[in-house]
Amino acid sequence: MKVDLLDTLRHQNPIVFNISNFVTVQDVANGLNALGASPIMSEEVAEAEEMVGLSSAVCLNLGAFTQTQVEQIRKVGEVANQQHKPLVIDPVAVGAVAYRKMIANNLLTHFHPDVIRGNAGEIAALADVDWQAKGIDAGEGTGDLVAIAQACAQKLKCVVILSGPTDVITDGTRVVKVMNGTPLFQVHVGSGDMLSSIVAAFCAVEADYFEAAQTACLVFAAIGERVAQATPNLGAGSFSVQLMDGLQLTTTAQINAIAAYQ
Ligand SMILES: Nc1ncnc2c1ncn2[C@@H]1O[C@H](COP(=O)(O)OP(=O)(O)OP(=O)(O)O)[C@@H](O)[C@H]1O
Ligand SMILES: Cc1ncsc1CCO
Ligand SMILES: [Mg+2]
Repeated sequence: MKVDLLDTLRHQNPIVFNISNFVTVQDVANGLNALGASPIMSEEVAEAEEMVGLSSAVCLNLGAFTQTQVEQIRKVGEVANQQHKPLVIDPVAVGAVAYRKMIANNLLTHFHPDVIRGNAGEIAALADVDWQAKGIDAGEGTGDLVAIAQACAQKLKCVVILSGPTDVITDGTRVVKVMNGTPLFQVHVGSGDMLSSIVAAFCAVEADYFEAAQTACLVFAAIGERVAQATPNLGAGSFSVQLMDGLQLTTTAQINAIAAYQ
């Protein structure tokens, strides 16, 4: 695990271009900025080529789109592939809404993502595995999470992160699990969106996207865990504020001290 990539990220301050959703866009921008990357957002298809051109990685969040925005997402994904910029997809709620799954599958015929980051309900849907997703949340299922993540990675030929109490990161063959975290992530809408954009930031500084993805998961989950441990009875509001502080102030040494992965 290359935890030192966090220092590289903070040194390089890579520009990460995000198509976010209107619910969590500020969390995503501030989370990236606090960690040490440089966020930029856009809703205009006409500037797709320039936006991708100035960025070192792209994160496309499928959280809440209009048909016009789907056109923009498709264009940006195509341009990211053409310009060989790392591309991360967050397939929000594709396990709960058939229309979203149809749109996501269609988009994936137009461009190739380097990493897909979703919860169990989302990754199971993309892998065509039976699962009861609940809105934007993972929901319930009985399948083997490692097998589901591997099936999704093999089908879509990319790195897959299946996040949750344990994050599963796989390239279809190799598997790493990150056990750090805190249940407080679940009471803050946007934790997953922040993680996806942070994965893109690590892909900007590490060309091995399997390495970048697992480091991003460890850094984000460990920072959340430290924040939760630092204050007893922490609630949802204070957690989100302290998470921003943690993203800015936590050192690689502090992350290494609690890192739990295999
Ligand atoms: N019960 C838990 N215990 C520890 N960590 C958790 C738990 N649930 C989620 N996490 C962590 O929360 C972060 C976000 O992952 P999650 O799977 O909740 O995303 P998501 O469902 O897409 O969230 P969002 O609702 O924000 O879109 C990850 O770093 C993950 O490790
Ligand atoms: C609540 C919600 N609805 C659409 S996107 C979103 C934020 C989680 O991605
Ligand atoms: Mg999500």
